[in-house]
Amino acid sequence: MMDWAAGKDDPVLALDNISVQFDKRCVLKNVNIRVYPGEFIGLIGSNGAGKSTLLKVILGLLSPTQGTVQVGGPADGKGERLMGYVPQKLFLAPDIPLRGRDLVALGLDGHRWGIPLFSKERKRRVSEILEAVDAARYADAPVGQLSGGEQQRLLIAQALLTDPQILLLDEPLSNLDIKSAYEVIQLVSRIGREKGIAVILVAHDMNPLLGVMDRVVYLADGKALMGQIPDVFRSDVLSDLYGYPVEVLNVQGRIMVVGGRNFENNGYPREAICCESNEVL
Ligand SMILES: Nc1ncnc2c1ncn2[C@@H]1O[C@H](COP(=O)(O)OP(=O)(O)OP(=O)(O)O)[C@@H](O)[C@H]1O
Repeated sequence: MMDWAAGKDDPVLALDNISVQFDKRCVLKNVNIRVYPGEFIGLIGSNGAGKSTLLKVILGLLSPTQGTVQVGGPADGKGERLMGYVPQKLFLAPDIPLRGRDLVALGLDGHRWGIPLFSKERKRRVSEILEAVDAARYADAPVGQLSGGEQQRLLIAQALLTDPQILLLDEPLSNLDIKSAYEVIQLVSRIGREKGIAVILVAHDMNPLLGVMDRVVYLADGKALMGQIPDVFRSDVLSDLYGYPVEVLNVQGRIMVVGGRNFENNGYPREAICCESNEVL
């Protein structure tokens, strides 16, 4: 794991005082996050904690009610081109006339209509990235007939095609079995470190990420805590974040947060005033 605290590098992503309010409800409250090149960040939180909302803000798809987002350093205003995004789910009909390599190539010009044109250079880049994610052997199969894990690798390849500085993955493990989830985590971690790409991976359960995460961003009730795992996953720290007692248990190497939901409000985060700031540990 990298020594992020030593961080000589400038952050590739800086979120300052981000708040998001829908109607009267504050979903994110004064969130501050710095992400450095090559870091692996787990973005963890229960249902409705605000993970997708935070991703949308980072991607520039949602304007925060307050705060600023800076991607790629102060002088580099290229925004979304510096980010690769792997969506939560891919719904593909089994008979869709798209091969694995066509899906990957959409990463280059998916914003244009139609199947991408294949120049020599494009073909080379697509083949190279297919090798990097170990998906070359099924690159010519119809994507709709591939397994969830195989489709996930193709989506990761697609997101990596433009050499992003940041790779954002929205719950990439939710539809995978344990072995496929492990392989996807190892793959993303290896590529992130080799290429110096900062990875932000959204998950409900951080246990599969314990061996690879440099830092965690833990969201609860719209507030965020960012730090290394032993600093964040402490009963006193998380009780403070939730505003009521929760226990952090270590059960045979798995970390569990018990009692960290507000069930009195149907499981939704409590309403709160956008005035609290998150702590970067
Ligand atoms: N456009 C919107 N208008 C109103 N409320 C919204 C909107 N988008 C999200 N919300 C609410 O904000 C809260 C956070 O939603 P978000 O999707 O970010 O949570 P999440 O942590 O990604 O949840 P999950 O793990 O279930 O996907 C939810 O209560 C959701 O209903």
